[in-house]
Amino acid sequence: MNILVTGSEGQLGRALRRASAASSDRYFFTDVAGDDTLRLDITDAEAVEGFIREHGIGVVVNCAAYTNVDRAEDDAARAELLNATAVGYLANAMQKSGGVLIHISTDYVFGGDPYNTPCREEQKGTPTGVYGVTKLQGEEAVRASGCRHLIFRTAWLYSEDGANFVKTMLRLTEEKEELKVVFDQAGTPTYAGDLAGAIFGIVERRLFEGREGTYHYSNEGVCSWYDFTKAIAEYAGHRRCDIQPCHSDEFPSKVKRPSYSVLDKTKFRTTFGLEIPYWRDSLEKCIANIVKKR
Ligand SMILES: NC(=O)C1=CN([C@@H]2O[C@H](COP(=O)(O)OP(=O)(O)OC[C@H]3O[C@@H](n4cnc5c(N)ncnc54)[C@H](OP(=O)(O)O)[C@@H]3O)[C@@H](O)[C@H]2O)C=CC1
Ligand SMILES: Cc1cn([C@H]2C[C@H](O)[C@@H](COP(=O)(O)OP(=O)(O)O[C@H]3O[C@@H](C)C(=O)[C@@H](O)[C@H]3O)O2)c(=O)[nH]c1=O
Repeated sequence: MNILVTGSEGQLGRALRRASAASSDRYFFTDVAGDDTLRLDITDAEAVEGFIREHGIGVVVNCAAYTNVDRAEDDAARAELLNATAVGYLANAMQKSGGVLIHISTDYVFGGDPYNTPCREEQKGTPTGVYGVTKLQGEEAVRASGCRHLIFRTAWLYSEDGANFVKTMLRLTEEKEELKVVFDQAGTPTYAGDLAGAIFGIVERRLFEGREGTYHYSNEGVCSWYDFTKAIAEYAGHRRCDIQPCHSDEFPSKVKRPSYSVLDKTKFRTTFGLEIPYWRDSLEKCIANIVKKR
């Protein structure tokens, strides 16, 4: 089968490259830039439809997105184009071809309501900012198209590649003597390698057949960004930095982030029967890889 990965230069796209290296399926890795990467701009509806038709694509994994949460507040049109309108282009093209669209969404579709139990798939979306709003619109475009699809909502993604919270905190806890990190926003960090492994397994074993719908996938466990930072410093051996918990209003930003966006993964576990690693175990593995590369 021919498989198209969009946004393949990003964290999840790169992790999928590694996970699928030995597959007997044919993968096409695309993005708007990058060496060893085919060019495909998902905001170009004709190009998207042409690529899917010409290459006989059976599955699309959409890893392309506008992921800068703060910048999206001042760049709403671009965020909407990439996270919603272009997702509709992919979905309509797959509806025409009869293939399957695997689309990635986020825990930030939640957060506007005060709750403290893990979010279920069917729970109403209550996004608090442009990024979350446009990601929710993207999900709706997929469902409205009538294409065969799986939507995976994930959270707090990090990896060895690109810019992410783990890389930022590795640098800050090394450079700074003191750091304040919010403790009133809880969620679950997710190693992109684990999510890529899960998606690859589902594609490789055709587990998507008869299992369309929306699923939550993050690593196991719950923490705040403060706890996450403490664990990052611990695994990196950065003992000098004094990491203190703070409230969100002490770390001002353009957008209010969810205070509780833990994802309930029961549906994923029971449907696919795949193991999900604990967040601390995956974090330790990722930091060891980053340190090895230096
Ligand atoms: N990062 C996170 O913490 C989380 C991410 N997610 C979701 O997971 C998915 C993957 O995220 P992640 O890997 O971190 O994202 P990244 O931002 O790392 O990667 C996205 C990729 O898409 C590319 N891209 C931008 N515009 C286009 C376009 N017009 N056509 C094709 N590709 C384009 C980007 O290029 P460039 O860099 O040049 O813009 C980048 O290479 C996204 O759907 C995201 O919303 C969900 C929860 C958490
Ligand atoms: C750097 C830093 C951040 N923070 C806070 C700010 C924020 O509330 C929290 C996380 O910071 P970030 O800006 O890295 O996280 P953010 O970009 O909001 O991360 C989100 O990205 C999108 C793409 C998603 O889909 C989400 O699941 C989530 O991963 O940590 C501190 O408290 N102290 C610090 O020194």
